[in-house]
Amino acid sequence: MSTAVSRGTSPVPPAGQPRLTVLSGPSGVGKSTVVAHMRKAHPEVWLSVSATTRKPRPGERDGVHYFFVDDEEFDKLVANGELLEWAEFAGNRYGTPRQAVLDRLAAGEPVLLEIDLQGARQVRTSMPEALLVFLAPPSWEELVRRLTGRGTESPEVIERRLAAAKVELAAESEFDVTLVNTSVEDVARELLALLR
Ligand SMILES: Nc1ncnc2c1ncn2[C@@H]1O[C@H](COP(=O)(O)OP(=O)(O)OP(=O)(O)O)[C@@H](O)[C@H]1O
Ligand SMILES: Nc1nc2c(ncn2[C@@H]2O[C@H](COP(=O)(O)O)[C@@H](O)[C@H]2O)c(=O)[nH]1
Repeated sequence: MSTAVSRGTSPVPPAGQPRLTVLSGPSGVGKSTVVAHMRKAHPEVWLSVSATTRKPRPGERDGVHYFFVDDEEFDKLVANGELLEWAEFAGNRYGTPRQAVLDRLAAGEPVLLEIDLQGARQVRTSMPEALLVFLAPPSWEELVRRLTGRGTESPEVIERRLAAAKVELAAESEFDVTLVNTSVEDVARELLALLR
């Protein structure tokens, strides 16, 4: 059964231009899990690798999960206009390298960004043809369970992320489509259909 809710007419890229899709949603809702599941079956789907000042979690690799940079390097990326969008989230900075995205789109390939609400709003302004997809949890309790159960953040950081989650959940109506992450398989299939 479909979990998708569409709002109005979704933006359409100019003729011949591939689609830029933004996936957002509260921390712990399952964005990375859904995208990883989709890319396992469809490795051709290109996901932008963000730069971040956050420290790597166990198993995260530089250049694969993120480009891990220090504050000074991030400042330079911002000053040189190398980021398509960037935001501070729960005490760290995150940004999308601009050139790689533009190169992919110029090559006629769809682009997927997995970014927070602030970044999604910036993309909406700079690239209004982008499709904004919101990944929602089945319930608040389940979101807390997932974020806590992941076991990657301290209780203090979890509190910060949950505070941000309240703001993000309140902004759901700004997105073109909502997918409720009850089933990773269902959402991955629906997201793939939206990308194409
Ligand atoms: N549909 C689902 N049912 C149950 N658990 C799920 C589901 N989707 C994801 N999870 C679990 O929820 C936890 C958080 O998922 P994930 O790390 O993908 O979230 P995220 O939205 O990418 O978070 P962040 O924004 O903090 O990076 C993980 O432990 C993952 O296994
Ligand atoms: N605005 C941006 N947000 C980003 C980017 N890359 C990731 N994110 C979002 O940050 C939070 C936290 O991520 P985590 O890996 O520390 O759990 C999450 O909502 C990501 O989607 C980015 O380039 N720009």
